[in-house]
Amino acid sequence: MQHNAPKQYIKLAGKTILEHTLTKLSALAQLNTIVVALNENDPYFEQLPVIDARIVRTCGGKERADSVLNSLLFLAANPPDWVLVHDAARPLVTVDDINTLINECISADEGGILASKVKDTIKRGHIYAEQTVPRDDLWQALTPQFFKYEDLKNALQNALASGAVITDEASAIEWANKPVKLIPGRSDNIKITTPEDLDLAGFLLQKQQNENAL
Ligand SMILES: Nc1ccn([C@@H]2O[C@H](COP(=O)(O)OP(=O)(O)OP(=O)(O)O)[C@@H](O)[C@H]2O)c(=O)n1
Ligand SMILES: C[C@](O)(CO)[C@H](O)COP(=O)(O)O
Repeated sequence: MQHNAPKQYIKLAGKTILEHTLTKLSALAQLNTIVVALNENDPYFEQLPVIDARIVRTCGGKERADSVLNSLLFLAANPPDWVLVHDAARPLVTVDDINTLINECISADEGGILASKVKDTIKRGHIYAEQTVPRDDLWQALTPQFFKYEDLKNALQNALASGAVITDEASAIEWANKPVKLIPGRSDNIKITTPEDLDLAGFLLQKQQNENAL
């Protein structure tokens, strides 16, 4: 992000990205605990205003999957039935989408993820386009991703131990041959990854705040 602080602490629409994301999660009354995986030397988090008494910090890991597994193990003494995993870098998620994900998965008794249908033509290649990938059944995986605690903990532990490349919770669940429901979600639930994402995210966050203030 070419920024002087980790991207989750970049301020947009008056708050850090992490505060925006935690504010969305704090609107979910059904969450018992909100675990934030942080770098063990993170000096920024303690300076943030308290958003919710349910928020606790734990140490993240080298990769995203390591952070998620650390967070699951943090809860092992009093495990929940279900766990919702969300990217700090996706502050634009709507509470409505999260509630739809939770309700659909609990009704079906199956885990699932928010996802948005691919809208562009997809090319496979490096310097030149080598293939146009049929996109009728292609989805972009978003977050949150929602699974039964034991299913996700076991799948992550086993998949990581086997050396599988795990970039989202669903890929560990798929590795374990368990179902992943695709729940259509808003395509503006973007992951802030590159500098050009900041202007769009800042505009959309301000728009959300203006609408919520009405
Ligand atoms: N070691 C890591 C890396 C990522 N994440 C989580 O995964 C989300 C999505 O990953 P990404 O945005 O790619 O995080 P980084 O890899 O740290 O960022 P970048 O790709 O911009 O370097 C992050 O917002 C963060 O919540 C994590 O918990 N632990
Ligand atoms: C979890 C995720 O946001 C789903 O698209 C994505 O896999 C995160 O990838 P990253 O490389 O950790 O940003």
